[in-house]
Amino acid sequence: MKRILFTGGGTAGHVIVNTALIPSFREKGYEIDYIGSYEGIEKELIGHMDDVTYHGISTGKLRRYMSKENVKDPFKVAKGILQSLSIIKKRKPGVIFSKGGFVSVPVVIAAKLARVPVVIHESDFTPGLANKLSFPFANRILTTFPETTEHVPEKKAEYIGAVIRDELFQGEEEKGKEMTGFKDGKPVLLVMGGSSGSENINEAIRHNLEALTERYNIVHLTGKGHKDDSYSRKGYVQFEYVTDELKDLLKLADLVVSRAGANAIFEFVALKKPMLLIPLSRKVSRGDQILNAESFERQGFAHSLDEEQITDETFLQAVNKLEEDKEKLKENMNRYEVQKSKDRVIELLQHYEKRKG
Ligand SMILES: CC(=O)N[C@H]1[C@@H](OP(=O)(O)OP(=O)(O)OC[C@H]2O[C@@H](n3ccc(=O)[nH]c3=O)[C@H](O)[C@@H]2O)O[C@H](CO)[C@@H](O)[C@@H]1O
Repeated sequence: MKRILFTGGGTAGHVIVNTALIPSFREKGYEIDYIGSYEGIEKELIGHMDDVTYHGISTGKLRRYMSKENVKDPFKVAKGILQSLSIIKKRKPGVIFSKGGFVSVPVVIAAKLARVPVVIHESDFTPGLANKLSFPFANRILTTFPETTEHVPEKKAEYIGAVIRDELFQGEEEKGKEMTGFKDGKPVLLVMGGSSGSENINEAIRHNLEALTERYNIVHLTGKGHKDDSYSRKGYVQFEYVTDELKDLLKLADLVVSRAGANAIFEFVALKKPMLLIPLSRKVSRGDQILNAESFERQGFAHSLDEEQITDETFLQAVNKLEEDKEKLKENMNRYEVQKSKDRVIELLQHYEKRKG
């Protein structure tokens, strides 16, 4: 029996690529294991899959700031390594695929100790901390952006592009209409603040709801715990987080306002959705979304708006400018080819699996 183990978590960005690959390995008859945290979003997105054995492990958090918790973390990570080692020895995967996030670090270290080959995929422009810590233990490191290979050990690096779920291309507009009740033909604006929602984007939308709903119908993905029914009105529909329904909502959408998380923006470009990107600022992140947004703007796929520049006026102007320029942006996006990235990952995983032992 062929066996593969996936890991990755913390935010959906570190899980979604795994959900894009799992169906292919399922079809090929693999036994599939997943190592994630006890309670993270990965448990929610993967834990219910009947044919994937989910294993929760203890995880630390890679904080960049001082906290009392930092002292406990090495012990949690050490426990996570021992737990992962025991799972790997018991389940005997032929190869491991890691999508990053702090939960993946102990898994990748345990894989090295157990001599199981590891392939990592990095979605962002510059590698995240968890992946950077994992690089020495990996056999191959795949990147979404060509420029990222410069930040990765040369012999292990390969640019393959974004891995996108096939199902996203199968959306039905009618189902989107049924879910939202939007039937008056106004352009539909889909708002996504990353997988966890964005308070600043939520605020910008809600503060300008009256002006926006005059021109647009709005589907707002608010993030868990951020739906607020007091804003309910005609032309404004909120969901906290959608899974299978996302494809239909995207099919319905004419325009997108979004954070600039790496997975989301490549989905939008693959589906040719004109987008206004509001990247997460350097104050609360390493600034990677700013690089993502700049890269997309340079290629003519997106407009972007600096979070610190948001006022009611600049926000409304930016949304209306997006609507004005939508045909041009779509034309530019036609140049983008959805690469055969998924096939390449599968090919590589099978290659490393064969080299085992
Ligand atoms: C705050 C934070 O740390 N953000 C990072 C995180 O973003 P985040 O976890 O938000 O990840 P992305 O924006 O890359 O992807 C979000 C994914 O969630 C999906 N989705 C979203 C909402 C919803 O209701 N349903 C749904 O399925 C999107 O389709 C997409 O596939 O990981 C990304 C990839 O490493 C990074 O680029 C981001 O900087």
